Amino acid sequence: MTDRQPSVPGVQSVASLDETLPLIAIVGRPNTGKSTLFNRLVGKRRMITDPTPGVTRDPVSEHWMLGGHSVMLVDTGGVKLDREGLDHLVSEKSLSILERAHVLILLLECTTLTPEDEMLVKHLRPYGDKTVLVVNKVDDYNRETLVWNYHSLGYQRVVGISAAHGLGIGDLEDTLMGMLDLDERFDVLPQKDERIKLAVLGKPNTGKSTLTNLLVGQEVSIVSDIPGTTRDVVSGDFLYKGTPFTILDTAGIRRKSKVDEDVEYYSVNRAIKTIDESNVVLLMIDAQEGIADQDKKIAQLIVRRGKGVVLVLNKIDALSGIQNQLEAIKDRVRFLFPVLTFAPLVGVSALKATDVHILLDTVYAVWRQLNKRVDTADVNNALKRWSEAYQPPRSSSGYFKVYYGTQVSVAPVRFLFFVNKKPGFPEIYVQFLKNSIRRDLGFPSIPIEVELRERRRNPAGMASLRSEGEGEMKSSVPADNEKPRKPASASDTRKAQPEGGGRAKAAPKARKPGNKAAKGKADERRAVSRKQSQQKKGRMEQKRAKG
Ligand SMILES: Nc1nc2c(ncn2[C@@H]2O[C@H](COP(=O)(O)OP(=O)(O)OP(=O)(O)O)[C@@H](O)[C@H]2O)c(=O)[nH]1
Ligand SMILES: Nc1nc2c(ncn2[C@@H]2O[C@H](COP(=O)(O)OP(=O)(O)OP(=O)(O)O)[C@@H](O)[C@H]2O)c(=O)[nH]1
Repeated sequence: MTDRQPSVPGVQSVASLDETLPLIAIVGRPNTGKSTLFNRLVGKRRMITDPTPGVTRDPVSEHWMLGGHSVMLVDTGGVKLDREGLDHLVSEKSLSILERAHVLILLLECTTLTPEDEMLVKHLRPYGDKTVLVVNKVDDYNRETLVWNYHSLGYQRVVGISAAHGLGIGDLEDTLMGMLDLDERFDVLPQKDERIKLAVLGKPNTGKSTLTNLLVGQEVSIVSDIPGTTRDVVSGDFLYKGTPFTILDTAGIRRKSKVDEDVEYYSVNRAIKTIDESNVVLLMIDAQEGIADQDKKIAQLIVRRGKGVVLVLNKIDALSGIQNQLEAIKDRVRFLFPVLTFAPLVGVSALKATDVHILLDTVYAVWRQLNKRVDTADVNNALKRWSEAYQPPRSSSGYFKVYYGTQVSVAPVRFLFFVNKKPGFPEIYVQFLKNSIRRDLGFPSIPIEVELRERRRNPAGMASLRSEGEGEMKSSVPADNEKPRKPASASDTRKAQPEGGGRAKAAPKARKPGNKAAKGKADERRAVSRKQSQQKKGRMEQKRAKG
């Protein structure tokens, strides 16, 4: 347990989700074009609640994608000046926005600078560092020179635009991105109201509470020394590089007895619940103690549920020759827990906040993989390569075949493969598919689930897969009891059967009842061709007789 303040680069503590996005506020006296600029930026018309110029409006806000990053844009609307004094110039709501905004767009008109504007400029002086002065209504070249007059107001950033005609908007966006340091933020954020949920599991005293408190910036986790104490999972929120995280700490939940060292050290049910509520699990290991056998149980629970897992080797500050030890522990993990070979391992010191940002970058990368989708066409192109490189082993009843694959879910990442025979399908080949998916399709660090489904004669699922353009895969896979062969040639592909399975065989089609019309036509065609060849034969005989 520690009372140190957060000192992980990129980590911010948060009180509510509203605070998670960068906030840009447009401020200006009435009629400068705030609504026009707001609509231009967010790309839609919004309702103007009071069309009378100068009437105080409530602030309006919208999500806006700025250079691929989600930000919040606010038209303060409510900044109204009167001549009485500066203190009551701004409504309460607007004042709080001015305080909270990461960037202020102070909007003026290029043609007129009124005393009201000057008062506003003076009032916003304390926010100078986060303000960009935007001079609006620069509709043509002649008006561009007017912008220079505004440099005398002392702002470091001055941009001329025409909100009505969309001029200078690119320059404004570049300026805003620079001011917000957006390149330091993650590109893809969880959906609105969604967070990356981290569960921290591990033996007592590995430092789970220390890490949780470090990230959340306050003591949310209390270590209880009372034997037999079982507490609920505690949680806290924080932001890392602009992305909201929730951390669930299971500290102390499995300490049934401090006296008995052998007692099972976690409540499996509680652990399962916490794992289920999370996207990524941190499995904490005390670097001085190494891995405990029981970590294996929890690892299996995590993998079985398709969650991301990062192994955290804590207390590296207490190690000497860290790198060597990290490598030794990695080797040991791979040896003892083959189920976790894909899981990243990060060494940190929760106490000293060392390399915790690397841990969070790793968590984010794992989360991205958990939410990644691969096109069915890409799966099947890869499957073609894999089956060329390594065919499923033969069994007594013939060769196993994999026809098609498709990704059926994210988080957990699950793939479905259609095979000719499911019973006895070699586990080693399923493992091969999992490893190949990880290696070639961009999921190097997460568990992959593979489901096999036996192909029926005309399964609806197959039809829909084929309609997505995967018809080619079928010709690369050998038919039942057929020897493995080279990849299909173009002519093989043309011969492919509609069933989508093995190579086309010229097997006669079973005649179906109700096919009489087709049969009649075929008979007719045969009769015509017989007649034609008889006529030809006759003509030949006549020629010969003449000759
Ligand atoms: N010529 C020109 N007119 C503009 C431009 N941008 C806005 N306007 C006009 O300026 C007037 C005021 O625009 P609004 O966007 O309603 O201004 P506002 O600051 O939201 O005004 P309030 O709602 O009173 O606070 C409208 O008639 C707009 O058409 C511009 O770039 N060029
Ligand atoms: N040297 C060192 N000590 C640490 C580090 N992290 C935690 N500790 C110490 O390890 C002890 C246990 O830390 P906690 O955070 O309470 O561990 P926990 O896993 O939450 O423990 P339980 O609540 O019992 O499950 C405390 O004395 C911490 O100060 C670290 O990075 N380095």
